[in-house]
Amino acid sequence: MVFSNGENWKAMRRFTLSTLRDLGRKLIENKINEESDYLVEKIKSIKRNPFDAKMILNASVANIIGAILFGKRMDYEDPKFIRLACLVSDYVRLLGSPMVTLYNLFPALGFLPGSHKTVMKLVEELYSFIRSRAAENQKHLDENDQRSLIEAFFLHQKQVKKEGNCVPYFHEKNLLSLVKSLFSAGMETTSSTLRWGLYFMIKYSDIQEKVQDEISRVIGSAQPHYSHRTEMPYTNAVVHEIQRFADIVPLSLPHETTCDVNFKGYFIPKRTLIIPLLSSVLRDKTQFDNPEEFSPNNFLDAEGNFVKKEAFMAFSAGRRVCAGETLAWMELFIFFTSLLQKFSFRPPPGVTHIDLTGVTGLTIAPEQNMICAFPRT
Ligand code: HEM
Repeated sequence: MVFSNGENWKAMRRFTLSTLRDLGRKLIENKINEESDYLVEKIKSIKRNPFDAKMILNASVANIIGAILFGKRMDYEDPKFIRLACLVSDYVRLLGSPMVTLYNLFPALGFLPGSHKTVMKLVEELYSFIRSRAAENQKHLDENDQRSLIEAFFLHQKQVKKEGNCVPYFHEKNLLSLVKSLFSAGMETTSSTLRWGLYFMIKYSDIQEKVQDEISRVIGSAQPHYSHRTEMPYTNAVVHEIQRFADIVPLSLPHETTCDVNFKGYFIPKRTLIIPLLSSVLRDKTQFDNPEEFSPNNFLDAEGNFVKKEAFMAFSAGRRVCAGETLAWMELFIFFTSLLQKFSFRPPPGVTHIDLTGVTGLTIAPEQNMICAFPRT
């Protein structure tokens, strides 16, 4: 869906949004809660030793989108799952590489060596994983108990055929491409944002403490729920600020005008490539008091109430706005509050500096840092 357009894009987007709606917010929230328990246990088992949060967070987030797509979570230690998370992460990183960009602009250069060839190999491996999962889902297809997006796809296919119509968009090629798009768009973005969040909390330990105070006051030791955010203006502001400041998709995705456009005195012909600069709004000094600083006050008024900002466009805007925005918000809020409820995050002993350099791919992920998690009593 991510790189398609026209009627094919419409059919796949409509299907995705309605399937996510049918699975239900409550069920998805339960999966996130269940996964955050696994995540907490995994971090506890590291026993205050330094660790790299990348693989662990990738696995937790991959398990949410994986459960939605395939119907079940996978074990963190399962070698197939570890390979899947690594290959999606490499795929998203390489999609933003100069050679892949060059190849997309000039496909005739495809014969040259470079990362575009690696991307194609990764896609083939991902497709073969999806094919084997789809075959399992097809074996257990039950009209009355639809447990995953893949099953919903097959049931839709069956229904349309039964009605005697042809199925122009619900074929294997689209299934593979849709599942690949959702898995990669759904894993790397949310996992990198959470990692940025932990690093910012380590760097700004006073902000970490304020979030923990609010968690203790509002949630105590109970299970965090997405609905808690309305009573937690400070934490809500911090989660927004993490996204604004990390700015993980600064160029959004490329768009194209479908007709001639006159915009603010400029003529833009039909079929012009448009690259929306989300950074330009996320760092706009007319919209945020401290755009160049990490400051939750960018989303708080003088009384400490949460303030929604129109310029907050981390998920882009318009008809192609992120299709996973609601899911991402639930994941970010629940994982973040669950982690800070149970742990205080600090740099390893003797380390004073946390590297906040971004690594450029299709998204901006943080540089890898070792961190320590101390259980809160
Ligand atoms: C912090 C997390 C996330 C951020 C910051 C983010 C951001 C974005 C952005 C900027 C776009 C481009 C929109 C455009 O073209 O104008 C996008 C598209 C998309 N995102 Fe997300 N995303 C996140 C999480 C997710 C998740 C969890 C999913 C999983 C379902 C997802 C699925 C998609 C899809 C399918 C598209 C393409 C939509 C279309 O072209 O119609 N995203 N996202």
